[in-house]
Amino acid sequence: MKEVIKTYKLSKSYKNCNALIDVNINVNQGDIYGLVGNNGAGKTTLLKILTGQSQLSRGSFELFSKSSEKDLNLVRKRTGVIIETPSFYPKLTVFKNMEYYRLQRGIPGKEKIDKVLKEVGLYEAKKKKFEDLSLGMKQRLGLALAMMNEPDLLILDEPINGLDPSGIIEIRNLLLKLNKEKNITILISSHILTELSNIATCYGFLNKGRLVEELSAKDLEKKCQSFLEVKVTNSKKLAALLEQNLGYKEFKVISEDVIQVFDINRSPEEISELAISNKIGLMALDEKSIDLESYYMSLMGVAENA
Ligand SMILES: Nc1ncnc2c1ncn2[C@@H]1O[C@H](COP(=O)(O)OP(=O)(O)OP(=O)(O)O)[C@@H](O)[C@H]1O
Repeated sequence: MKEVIKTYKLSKSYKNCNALIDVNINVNQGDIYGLVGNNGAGKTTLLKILTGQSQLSRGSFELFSKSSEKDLNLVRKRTGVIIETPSFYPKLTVFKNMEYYRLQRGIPGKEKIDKVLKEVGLYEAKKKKFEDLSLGMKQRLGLALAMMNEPDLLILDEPINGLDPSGIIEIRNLLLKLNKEKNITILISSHILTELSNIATCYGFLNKGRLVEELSAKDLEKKCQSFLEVKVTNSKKLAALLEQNLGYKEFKVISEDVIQVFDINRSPEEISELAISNKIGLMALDEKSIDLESYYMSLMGVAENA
């Protein structure tokens, strides 16, 4: 798998705060990587360093396996960025705004504008003034701008922020399309995990400048699924029996008296019979689950107390 972004103990200190502390993230080709963290967690700082808008204090990073300043400048040409909302001219049309930026950035080929407006679904609105667009359309115009240099990587800082539910769906679908059809790798930040949960293929959780967890969407889903929590007098003995007698594979011994069972085919009756017939005292058996937001809160809470 090709690595697109890799950071090594990336750190950034300002006068009065450490915005990033030893951050190691790994983004591979084709990923939609959700960078999630509360306000002030360090998301924008990280994205600004990757895009060359800010300098790191310690550590290093690679973009498309390149790390020298000269190479980074070259590979950044393959990157589309939205960090602060680009300032468009309210009285100019969608097309004219795009043309202004195309010329300013020295991108050849006027026909690129129509192409990219079609890709983000704004072609029909190309004669509309910017001030008459919905917020979702304005965000899509920002994306069109980021797409103008036909990037392999998009770096987007909170592009969903402030959108209404239908605007969120529009942007999500668009990002999914760009990722699937054009194989564009996407690094996208948000302070709301559930906003990314329908599109991200992997996540990095930032809290107070530290990466507290990096995991795939599949692993996050597993962590958030429902499970049976069994309280018994001897959890290790029950664990061995679950495996040998019932063929369960997905369980976790939490402590001397607690096991969590994740197997899809788990049966509370089967487990209680197994415990009783093997003289293991059964104290409790509860179906539990954790949703995405609770998982996120627990992750942030754990990190806060660390
Ligand atoms: N130019 C700066 N000078 C001093 N401190 C800064 C500067 N930029 C950011 N910070 C601090 O660095 C920390 C991380 O900020 P950053 O903007 O990266 O967080 P964020 O996760 O993007 O938050 P938000 O979601 O609010 O944008 C914060 O404590 C912030 O106050």
